[in-house]
Amino acid sequence: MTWVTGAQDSGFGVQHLPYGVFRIDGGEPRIGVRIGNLVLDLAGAEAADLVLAGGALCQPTLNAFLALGRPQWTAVRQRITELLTDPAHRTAVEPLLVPLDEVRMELPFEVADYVDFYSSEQHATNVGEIFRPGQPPLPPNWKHLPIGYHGRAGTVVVSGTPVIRPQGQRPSREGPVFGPSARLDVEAEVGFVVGVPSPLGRRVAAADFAHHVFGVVLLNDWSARDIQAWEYQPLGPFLGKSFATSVAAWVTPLDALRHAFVPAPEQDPPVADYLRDEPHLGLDLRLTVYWNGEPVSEPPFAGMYWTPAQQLAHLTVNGAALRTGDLYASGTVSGPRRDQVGSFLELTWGGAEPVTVAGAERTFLADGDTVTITATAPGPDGSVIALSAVTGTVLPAR
Ligand SMILES: O=C(O)/C=C/C(=O)CC(=O)CC(=O)O
Ligand SMILES: [Ca+2]
Ligand SMILES: [Mg+2]
Repeated sequence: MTWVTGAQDSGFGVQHLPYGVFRIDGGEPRIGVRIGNLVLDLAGAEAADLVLAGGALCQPTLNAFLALGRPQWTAVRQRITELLTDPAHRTAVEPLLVPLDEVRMELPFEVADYVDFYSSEQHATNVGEIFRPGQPPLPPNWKHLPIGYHGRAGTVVVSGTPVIRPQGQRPSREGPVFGPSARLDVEAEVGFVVGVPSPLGRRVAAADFAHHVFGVVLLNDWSARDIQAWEYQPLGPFLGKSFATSVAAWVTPLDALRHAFVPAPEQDPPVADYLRDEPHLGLDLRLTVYWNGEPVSEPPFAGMYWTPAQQLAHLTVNGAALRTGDLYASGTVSGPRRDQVGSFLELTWGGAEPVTVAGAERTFLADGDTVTITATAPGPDGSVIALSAVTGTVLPAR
């Protein structure tokens, strides 16, 4: 139990303790940990020797801390827990707590490489039916490997950053036309943040997932469906997705999600040896997608066909190195029901079946629309962890 008033049942109690980077009044970026609606200034705490991380907490991003590895991640987390639960530390720690509404959040880590997977069977099936009618919805490789593509690390932005409607080529009956995307969409996903790197030429086993991966962020892979549909064959997503990818400001450590691991769906046909993970576990994260404040969908992450450990093993099976700050996303999270899909492409079935949002009939995103993705996860002793939300508002094309 923390001595911080109001924190315990907020989803941001001591069971959670996500890390982020904040600024006060345009000052230097500082690493902090969230407790309730407060930020514990970890740069201040390390400077005061209240927590020891070899200076890694006095950096402008989380990268140096991410590189330390699991024993240090766990030690720092234990120390922060002690500081926030033992009343003996209250006098020293209280001056380092800053109200959330007095800070501006920054991108928490410098993104090295960014990969996006395609691991929800329901999503892949839906998109296959919408984009490629008359063909088998799942490609023949889908159940043999977690399909993915390399995205654009430099356009990953922190939650709250406005998203400018992209321009590009889109198809029409008279041939391609250039202009603002008319089918701007979202993809509700979960991102995995790599801390410990791996050398070039050596693959990472699925069993080493928790050695390399520090934690998770909610992620929105904004997608211009018209640009995507015209450009993607045969090399995959390119400009239809590279204009912006939003991530939550607070990274939830895997250590906070120990109670959220659940058996993942059984895989048939059996997977290649390097993709076998035992135990085969997914995460029981329950997402909610809000469109202009209205909940429109509740995607269940536990149903993802490929697990994050399998994705990591696949990502490196060719000897590709991992770098601190690598980010890989799950792929759009969609469940079997229409009110469980992670994109508006699916929610409105390619725009053919509009939905009513705040009294208006809608298909894709209009300028001024805001989309927010939240999630909860089971914590210890019946507690609930609230993953930090990822939100963004669409601005008109420039
Ligand atoms: O089926 C397709 O052609 C493309 C699907 C996607 O939009 C790719 C993607 O971002 C993967 C995902 O989020 O699941
Ligand atoms: Ca995606
Ligand atoms: Mg994107």
